[in-house]
Amino acid sequence: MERTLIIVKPDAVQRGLVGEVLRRLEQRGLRFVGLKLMKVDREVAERHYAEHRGKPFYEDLLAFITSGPVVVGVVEGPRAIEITRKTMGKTDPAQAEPGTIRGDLALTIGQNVIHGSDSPEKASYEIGLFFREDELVSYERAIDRWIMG
Ligand SMILES: Nc1ncnc2c1ncn2[C@@H]1O[C@H](COP(=O)(O)OP(=O)(O)OP(=O)(O)O)[C@@H](O)[C@H]1O
Repeated sequence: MERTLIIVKPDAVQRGLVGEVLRRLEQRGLRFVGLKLMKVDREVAERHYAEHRGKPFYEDLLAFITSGPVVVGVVEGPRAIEITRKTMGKTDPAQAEPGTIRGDLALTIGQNVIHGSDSPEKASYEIGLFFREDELVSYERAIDRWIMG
C-alpha cells in the first residue's frame, strides 16, 4: 500500500476542472484519504519546490502555485505514486499523451493542472507538508478487496 500527494493547481481550480481531475484519479481505483481546498503560502511553496531553487522558472513556479486556491489530496493504493504519475502524463502538455490529465487538459508547462509526488520519499515529505496526521482518514471500500487483494 502506498500514499502520494496530489495538488490540483490554481489553473485547474480557476477553469472549473477540480471534479474532472479528481474523477480521473478515482476511476483508476485510487482512494482519497485526505482532501482540502487551500491557498499555499510562500513558505510552504518554497519547501515544496526546494529542488527547483535557482532554476530559471523557480520564481514563476512560486508565484503561480501561490496565486489562488488549490485542492490538495492524498491518494492511497497499491503503486499509487506510479499510477498517479501515469494518469497525470508528462510535465510538458505538448509531450503528454492524449488520455492523460495533462495531455487532455493542460495548456502550458507552467500551468499544467496537477502535481503528483514522484518518489516514496517525496510523497512522505509532501504529505507531511500539507496534511496533519489527524486530517487523513483510513477506511476500506468493498472494491478494495478486488483491486488490492
Ligand atoms: N522548463 C520549465 N519551464 C516552466 N515551468 C517548468 C519547467 N519545468 C518544470 N516546470 C514547472 O515546474 C513543475 C515541477 O517540475 P518537475 O520537473 O518536478 O515536473 P513534474 O514532477 O512533472 O511536475 P510536478 O512536480 O508539478 O508534479 C512542473 O509541473 C512545471 O509546472
